[in-house]
Amino acid sequence: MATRSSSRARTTTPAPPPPVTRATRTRTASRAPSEDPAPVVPARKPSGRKPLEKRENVETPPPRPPSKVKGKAPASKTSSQALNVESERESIMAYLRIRPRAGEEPCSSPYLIPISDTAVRMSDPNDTQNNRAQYRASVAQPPSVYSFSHIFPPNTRQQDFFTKTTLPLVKDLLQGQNGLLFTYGVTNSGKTYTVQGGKEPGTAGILPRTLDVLFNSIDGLQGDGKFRPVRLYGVAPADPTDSRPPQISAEPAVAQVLRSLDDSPDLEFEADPTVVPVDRNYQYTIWLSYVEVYNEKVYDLLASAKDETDMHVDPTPRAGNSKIPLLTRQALNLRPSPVADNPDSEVGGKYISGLRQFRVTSASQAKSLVKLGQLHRRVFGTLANRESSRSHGMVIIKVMRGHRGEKDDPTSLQISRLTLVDLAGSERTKHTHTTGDRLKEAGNINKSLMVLGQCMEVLRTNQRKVAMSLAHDGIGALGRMDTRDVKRTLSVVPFRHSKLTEALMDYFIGDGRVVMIVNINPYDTGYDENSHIMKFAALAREVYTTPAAAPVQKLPPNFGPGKLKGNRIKEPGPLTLTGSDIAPKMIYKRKVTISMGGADVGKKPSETIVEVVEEDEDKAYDNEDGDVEEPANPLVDALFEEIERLRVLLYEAEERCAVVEAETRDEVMQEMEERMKSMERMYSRRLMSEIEQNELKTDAKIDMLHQAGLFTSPVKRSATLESLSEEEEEDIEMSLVDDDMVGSDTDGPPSRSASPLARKDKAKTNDAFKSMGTTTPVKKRSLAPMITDEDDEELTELEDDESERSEDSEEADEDEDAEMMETQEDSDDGDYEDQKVPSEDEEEDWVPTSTSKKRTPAKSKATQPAVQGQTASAKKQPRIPKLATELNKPLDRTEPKAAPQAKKKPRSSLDTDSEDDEVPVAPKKKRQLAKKTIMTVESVEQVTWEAEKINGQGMKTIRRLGNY
Ligand SMILES: Nc1ncnc2c1ncn2[C@@H]1O[C@H](COP(=O)(O)OP(=O)(O)OP(=O)(O)O)[C@@H](O)[C@H]1O
Repeated sequence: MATRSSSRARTTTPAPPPPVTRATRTRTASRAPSEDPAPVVPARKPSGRKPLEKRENVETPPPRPPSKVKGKAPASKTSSQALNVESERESIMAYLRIRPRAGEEPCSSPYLIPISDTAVRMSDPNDTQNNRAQYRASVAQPPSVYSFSHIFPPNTRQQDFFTKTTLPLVKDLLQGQNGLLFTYGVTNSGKTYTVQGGKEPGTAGILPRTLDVLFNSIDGLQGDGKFRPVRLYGVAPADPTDSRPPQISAEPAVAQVLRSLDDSPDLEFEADPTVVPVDRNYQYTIWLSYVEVYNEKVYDLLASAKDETDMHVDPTPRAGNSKIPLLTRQALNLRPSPVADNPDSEVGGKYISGLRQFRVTSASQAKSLVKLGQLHRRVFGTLANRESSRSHGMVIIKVMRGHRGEKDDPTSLQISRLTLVDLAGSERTKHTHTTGDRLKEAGNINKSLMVLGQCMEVLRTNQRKVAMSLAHDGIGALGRMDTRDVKRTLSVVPFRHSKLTEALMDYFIGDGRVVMIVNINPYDTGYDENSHIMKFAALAREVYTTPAAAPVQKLPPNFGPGKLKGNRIKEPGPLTLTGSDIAPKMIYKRKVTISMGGADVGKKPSETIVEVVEEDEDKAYDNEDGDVEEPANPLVDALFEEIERLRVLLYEAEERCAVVEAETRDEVMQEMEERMKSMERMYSRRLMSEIEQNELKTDAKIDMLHQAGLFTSPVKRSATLESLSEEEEEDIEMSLVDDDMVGSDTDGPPSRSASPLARKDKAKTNDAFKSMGTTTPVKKRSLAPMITDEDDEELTELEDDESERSEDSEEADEDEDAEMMETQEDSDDGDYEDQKVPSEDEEEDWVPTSTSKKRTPAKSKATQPAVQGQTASAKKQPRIPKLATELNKPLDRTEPKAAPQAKKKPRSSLDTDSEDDEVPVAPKKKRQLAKKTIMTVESVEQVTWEAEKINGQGMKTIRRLGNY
């Protein structure tokens, strides 16, 4: 089936026939009505016969509609002929019939609205404003506009519909031209109503009206029936049984069933009175056949149903109640039409071999035959549930006409055909959850409809290629292509892929006019199916057929004893195996429950069960039409069968895949939605917990600041806060993190803590800091990052390195050290003097920051073993007491104001140490220490210093320093 996008893509090809896209279809819509109603009279083949009567009664042929193919002037005779053929082509007529609303339809408003006589707008009923909000904009389909040859609104009368759509075909038929009309639509869209009609008076469909018009028109011109039509175009001597209408059934049981099924009203009184003018120089005979294509098999609906209940040799084992009538029927073969029947045609169609056809002499006789065919269709199950036809019904009407002056000459006869097809509705397997036999039926219906669409698409593509080649009129690469070359590029139209298309192929590739009726129920729930059908109609309107007269017999038929024989002689070759030699004939058996009576027909409702046996086609070459065919190659046939089987499997698999895909998409969407929701919940929980943690931290921070006395009074607080830089605030936050880390360290395995202080007992530290009158966390935070395990390791390494250094390098290092110290002191901005000197109680815990760091490597530099041992023991022992001891030594701290002198103080202090220990300061150690966040520590020490000052501790220290 062509998609809209594919048809759009194709329309870019500069083919001579104007490409019909959806947009152009809408534009051309207004022109269509003027083109459609005028019937086209086929080109008559010249006849040398003299007219017996004046032709006044013959309808004046209307002017041929303007050519839809605009070719250039022919360059040669061949191309001129080709262009003439091209110019006689016309597109398939597509009519839309909208069904009126019945009470049961769920939709309140139709999703299809006619916007003119030829255009209709279709919008998805699911695509409401509400839905649009739910889904992405790209998913929402815009309303589609489709155009048709004509659109019939719901209130159209059957008579008007017939006159506009079918009457031109009836006229063609009587003038020797073939025609095909088929109805296409989903189940319950009104196809059967259109073809057969309703039960109320005046609602007869196009089939009974066609029969009425035919017999009205040939009244007094009926032939004597010496000859009968065979195959597509052949002629054979008549058989006495041809004009003997079939009995309803020879078997009483079956006849009873069939008669009780006959609940259709007698519509004789409402015969269509239309008469079309015909050429009265001819005499006419009318023949009728009725076929159904069910489950990819062709069955004759006018072959009498045989009851094999009492047969001695029952071909099929009977189970259960043997009194159930057993009906059998056999599928018919489709065979290629012999070339001799239509030698002028390059392409031959296929005919249904063994199909019975009856000569009908009146409309009522023809209607009763149709009724019998309907009964057979019901009794064999394809109309058993009365709700839906599950087979394609084809009524074939043949008109054989011969010149009255040469009525005994079979070579003067011309046979034209009109086939009216009531296609089965496309079943919605997904919606109805069909299984078993119903699923198979639905699959076959959909398959044949799909193949019909594929054939249309390939035909359109091929026709465009041919038209393009004809449009080129030049030399060389751009010149006109040779016809043979063009033919080689054409694709094979897949008529063989379905029995339906195989039976109808000659209408598409031969001469004839095709009319398509699209039935639609705009209140139906199957929007998707209906939109597919609309696309199919759009595609069909781009396919061209060639209306021309059916051939007149030219060669005298080869009459055999009682039967017409073809021009070929049967020559069985070495490989002439019959089909049954390759594969045994298949027999299908099923039970059918037939409902009869009911309130609508005024009879008591009842049910009958029949057993139906369907046999495969007989592969024998000879048939009752007297046709002798070339022996088929059984291997080729078997391969084709296999291809068909695989194709059906593929189709079923694709259908299943489509269903699975749709379901998977739904599931994935739901899962995604759930995941998104759970993620949303998780993130909101996480956000809330983070907010809570932040609040707790803030509270803790405030508590600590309270403990530190920073919030004791507004004055103090402001003074303290002013002194806190932004960086310091960050440090305070970091201290909280450090707190956590220190706390967690205590739970872990014994290892070196992050700082010397961290190894200390927390309580003890707190006590010490409390006694210092400052905040524990501030001290911890300020000290913890200063000396870490890494520092220790580095220091140890450096000690080893330094011990190996030469005297010269020591001097150089000293200089460098001094420089570094100065730099450091400068960067400290004289805060070194502000370092708090611990009280005596605090001495043990107090670790001066930069001083302690500087002093440790100084010790390691001691050249005397005693000093080395001391350094080693210092590494093992907690460093703090030692450092605190050293801190107890008088520091030259006076006032913070004495910044210039204070710059030298660390040096002097170190000098003092170095004097004691005689160890120079390791420059690398200092460099390493300089990398640490001394600024932060110093700043916090400054805060501490200020806090002490505020708390009076500073005064105490100052006093003590004053004593020194
Ligand atoms: N134009 C119409 N006017 C009045 N009633 C209609 C019309 N078209 C269809 N109906 C009614 O709608 C119902 C279904 O129509 P119909 O049986 O023709 O559908 P269908 O397409 O042939 O279905 P299926 O494919 O299943 O055979 C019938 O009762 C028929 O009488």
